[in-house]
Amino acid sequence: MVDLRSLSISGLAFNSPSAVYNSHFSTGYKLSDLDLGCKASVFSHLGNAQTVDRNKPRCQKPKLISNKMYRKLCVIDSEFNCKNLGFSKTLQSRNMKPRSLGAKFVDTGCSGANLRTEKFIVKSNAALGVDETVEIDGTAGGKEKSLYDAIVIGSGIGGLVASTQLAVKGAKVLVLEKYVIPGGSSGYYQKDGYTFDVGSSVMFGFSDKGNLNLITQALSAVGCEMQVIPDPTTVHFHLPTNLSVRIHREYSEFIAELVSNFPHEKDGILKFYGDCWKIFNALNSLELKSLEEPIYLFGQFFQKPLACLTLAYYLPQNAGDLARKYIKDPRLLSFIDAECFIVSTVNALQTPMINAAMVLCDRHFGGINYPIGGVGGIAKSLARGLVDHGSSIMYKANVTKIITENGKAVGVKLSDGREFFAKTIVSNATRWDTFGKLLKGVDLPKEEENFQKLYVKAPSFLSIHMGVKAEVLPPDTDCHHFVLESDWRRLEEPYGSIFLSIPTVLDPSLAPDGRHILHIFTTSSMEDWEGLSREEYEAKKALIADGIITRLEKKLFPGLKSSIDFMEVGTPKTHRRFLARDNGTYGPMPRGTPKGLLGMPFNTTGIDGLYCVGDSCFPGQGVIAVAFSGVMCAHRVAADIGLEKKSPILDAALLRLLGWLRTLA
Ligand SMILES: NC(=O)c1ccc[n+]([C@@H]2O[C@H](COP(=O)([O-])OP(=O)(O)OC[C@H]3O[C@@H](n4cnc5c(N)ncnc54)[C@H](O)[C@@H]3O)[C@@H](O)[C@H]2O)c1
Ligand SMILES: CC(C)=CCC/C(C)=C/C=C/C(C)=C/C=C/C(C)=C/C=C/C=C(C)/C=C/C=C(C)/C=C/C=C(\C)CCC=C(C)C
Repeated sequence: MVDLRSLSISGLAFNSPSAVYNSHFSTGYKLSDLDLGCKASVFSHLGNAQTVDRNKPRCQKPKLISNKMYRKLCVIDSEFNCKNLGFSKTLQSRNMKPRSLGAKFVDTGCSGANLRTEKFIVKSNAALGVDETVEIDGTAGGKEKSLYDAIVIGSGIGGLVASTQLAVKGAKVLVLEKYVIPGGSSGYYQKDGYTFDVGSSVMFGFSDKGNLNLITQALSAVGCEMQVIPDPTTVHFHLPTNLSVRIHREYSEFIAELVSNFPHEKDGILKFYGDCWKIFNALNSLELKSLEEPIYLFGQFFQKPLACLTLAYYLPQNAGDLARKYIKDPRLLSFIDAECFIVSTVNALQTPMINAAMVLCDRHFGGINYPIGGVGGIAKSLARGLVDHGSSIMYKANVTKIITENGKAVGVKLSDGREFFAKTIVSNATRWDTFGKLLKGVDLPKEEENFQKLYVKAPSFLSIHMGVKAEVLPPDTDCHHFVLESDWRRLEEPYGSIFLSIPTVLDPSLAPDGRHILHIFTTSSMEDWEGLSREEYEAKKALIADGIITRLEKKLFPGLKSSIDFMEVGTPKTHRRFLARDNGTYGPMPRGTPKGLLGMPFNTTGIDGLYCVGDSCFPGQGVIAVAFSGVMCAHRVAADIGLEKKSPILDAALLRLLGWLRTLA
């Protein structure tokens, strides 16, 4: 085994997602897992895919399947052998798996103007179905003036939504992804028969109702729909003084449970969550597009003045202040802190009210729904949809530089030297990575300085991906848990609170027979992991993981340790490396008390032609939040390249106004 941690990660490429996470999580890097040659792979492409049967259904109609119905389907699948919790593995996909990813592509060439491709090898290599990889045997190099309408750096959900929305509007887009599959934090990896979600398994915005189901809408824009399983309980909170609250899908059930714990605060509870609904209903009544595009924004104010004024009123407010207006009980206020913490990594006083309202209501309105086959399927479907709409995505394509000419972003350079050019560049890397690493020799624009004054990098995570014997879970175990046993003050401390997802409670196909997945995570900072020898690093991982598992064993699952079948531990270093996020950060968090969302930058930047998308843009962290930033970004870019209506005079006025508003934050 060679320790490669000292090597620069720039240009590293991996053979499969299973090799990847695994290689870092458990034993350090294996030489065999790395492809230092750094060829690019293209998930292709451009409408000349001869073997694709376009009539073949790729995805199922989105369907909310009840657990009861799901079990029934399990039974009628002969490969099912329901045990333990009534579920079993594989679900060999006949009934349930999204069928969107099966067709093979053979490209005869690549019409992406700047790719010189001598030879394509069709390669079927990925277990979950990103199996249409076409490798470029690339002597492609050199500098060619292309002409993509947009190059998108990174295929996180933010980047994928921006690129697919642009493709649907008729733009030719090239997505460049450093890793071997799409999705970033919303990707997956597979090991020993388990399919793990890299990040959260709680999907907001993924229902079939209203205007805020942005994930569903993003998929359907490119002709994709996924089957989902409704989660009856968004989160089960296990809090100090044995406060146990389950967030039932049914709003009235949740309120009843909360009121039963705090009967003296019934009125305050109804008022606080009532304000959340006012905001949610206002949001839900709008067509969501770029708030930086004046024709749309003024149009919405004209059509829905009340909704827009409601949102404008709450925009600079934080959830904690509103909670304190209605609620006095410190324990209940701490509960609201925990409610906010799980979506913003900060307490309620620092959580923008609009964001809190969005998640505190969507879980009851559309409900939380889990995509069958795992969260990774969302990104794969979007990537497929992108390709189906004539654009391209290239993996193992590590952008190391954004090229500027006369102060305008015009292209990008990869770690292997190749350069690609486009009318616009969209970065799905964090703003810290974009301005700190990719824009070389360019002064930090004033707007970015302001952003960095207002927002710091949130800590990263320590994550434990585990496979356990199913018997260790009591019957009716919920899918998601949040555990803070004894001291509210530890809520925001590193390793203080524990997040736990057990997606196999909803979708048993993610684990082998008789097994469940436990994905445990807790905040952890990079500083904790630096300067360690390899042995020290491994020992520290084992020690901290053991402490966390012991806590879960005591609080929730006696016998947990002896039931472990598989375990890998990831640290902030893992997140930095595989998600390409500075310090492995979870996203931005306010340095002090923010003025709600007022200080959050949108998608345009101080560099002409350069846009940002993802969680360091309005409205911040969260898969649905970055999906919204993708929708906004695509709209603004489309207007700037002439695919949507635009008024240069109004643009200048609005952008100045928004810039000024941000200075008030
Ligand atoms: N960080 C986590 O652990 C985590 C976990 C679960 C969910 N999430 C959610 O996902 C959100 C993030 O989504 P997002 O869309 O902003 O981004 P993301 O971080 O998920 O994805 C960014 C993608 O860009 C790629 N990339 C970055 N720099 C690159 C470069 N120089 N060249 C090529 N590719 C590059 C990365 O490999 C990654 O695939 C978070 O806010 C969070 O809510 C995060
Ligand atoms: C233009 C101006 C200045 C004013 C005009 C007024 C106006 C029209 C304003 C409009 C505002 C709009 C449209 C705002 C829209 C905001 C949206 C859509 C916000 C969405 C926010 C979504 C968030 C914050 C989602 C967060 C989800 C997260 C982070 C989920 C994480 C989950 C976990 C980590 C899982 C927890 C897991 C366990 C196991 C417990």
